[in-house]
Amino acid sequence: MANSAVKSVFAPGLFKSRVAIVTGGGTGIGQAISRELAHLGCSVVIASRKADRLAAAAEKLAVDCREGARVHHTVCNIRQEADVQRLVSETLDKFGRLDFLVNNGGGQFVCPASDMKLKGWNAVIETNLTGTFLCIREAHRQWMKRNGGSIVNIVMDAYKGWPMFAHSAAARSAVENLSKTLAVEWASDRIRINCVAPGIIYSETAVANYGEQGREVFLRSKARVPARRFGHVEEISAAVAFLCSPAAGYVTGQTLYVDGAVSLYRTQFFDVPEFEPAEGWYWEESSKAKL
Ligand SMILES: CCCCC/C=C/C(=O)SCCNC(=O)CCNC(=O)[C@H](O)C(C)(C)COP(=O)(O)OP(=O)(O)OC[C@H]1O[C@@H](n2cnc3c(N)ncnc32)[C@H](O)[C@@H]1OP(=O)(O)O
Ligand SMILES: NC(=O)C1=CN([C@@H]2O[C@H](COP(=O)(O)OP(=O)(O)OC[C@H]3O[C@@H](n4cnc5c(N)ncnc54)[C@H](OP(=O)(O)O)[C@@H]3O)[C@@H](O)[C@H]2O)C=CC1
Repeated sequence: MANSAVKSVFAPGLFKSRVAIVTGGGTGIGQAISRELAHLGCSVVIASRKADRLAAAAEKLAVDCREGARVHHTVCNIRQEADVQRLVSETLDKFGRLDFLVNNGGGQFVCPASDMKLKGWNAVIETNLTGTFLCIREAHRQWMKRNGGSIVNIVMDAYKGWPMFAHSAAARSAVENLSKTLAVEWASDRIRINCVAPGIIYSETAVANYGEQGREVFLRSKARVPARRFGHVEEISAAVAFLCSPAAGYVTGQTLYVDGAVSLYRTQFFDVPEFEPAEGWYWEESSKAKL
């Protein structure tokens, strides 16, 4: 077996005999999560729409497997209920259990809200909210209700909204709220559910998703990050490994921001254009702002 490049800070064998599903596990952040989990002994099922990318990633991932861990890849569009049902049943047939579900598959396109077509809105809501819900529900129905588990949802920093990403910001906030609900509703099933909100994380596929604007938009956003750099995919996978680990055994219903403090700083990647402000409400001319 060739040498794995993974350098996890977590103890070797931490996830020995454990099994994870990572949606979108063939690229970017999802691939890093899959590799770190496999390196820690976890058997991993990666699932997304594009078979070729998945197969290539699974081959690379096999090198990272440790202590009996195995890797499996399967095509799954998380927007399709039947696909998701099969993803979970196939995982159980193959590996006999399901300890971790990482809902990482997702994304969006840049678009002003008023230009957005219903089809585009629905595509993003169905991917990021409904797809995540279907994966969570199916993991619960088929395994976690009786056996417990840890669920991690990759969201984005949508607390203050995100102009040009109205669809995705709405969907991600809904996922955070869903996670809080289920942390309570399923606590007695011994299920923990948390979110990780990445800041601006560099990967080739993430940049490519925005076409010709991608490089420029990413570069422009760097100036708004207090840490003055992009995050690395490994910095997200480490957060996910922590949330799956026993060290996070009392952490549930939370969102962990891994973002170089961007969520505390210039959180809007959008400048309000110049315009003639409204008069506002006042009783007397003397109360009108003079400055
Ligand atoms: C900018 C700084 C960002 C920093 C933070 C980074 C955040 C990240 O999340 S990076 C990760 C990026 N990766 C992805 O987004 C990957 C997944 N994305 C997708 O698969 C698509 O973007 C998707 C969510 C729209 C789903 O794709 P799909 O189901 O294949 O949908 P279609 O391509 O067929 O499009 C359906 C519909 O959506 C509208 N639409 C799509 N692209 C655009 C666009 N660029 N502008 C405006 N509208 C768009 C459109 O209505 C499409 O239908 P048609 O009208 O029939 O084309
Ligand atoms: N990079 C960043 O700065 C940030 C990323 N995020 C989020 O992190 C996650 C990973 O993004 P990142 O790795 O950067 O970008 P990628 O574009 O590399 O990852 C997106 C992944 O989602 C999969 N995916 C998309 N739609 C579906 C679907 N319907 N069914 C199954 N899988 C799907 C894609 O695979 P396929 O095309 O094969 O289906 C792909 O593997 C995404 O949810 C993203 O929005 C959040 C904040 C910031």
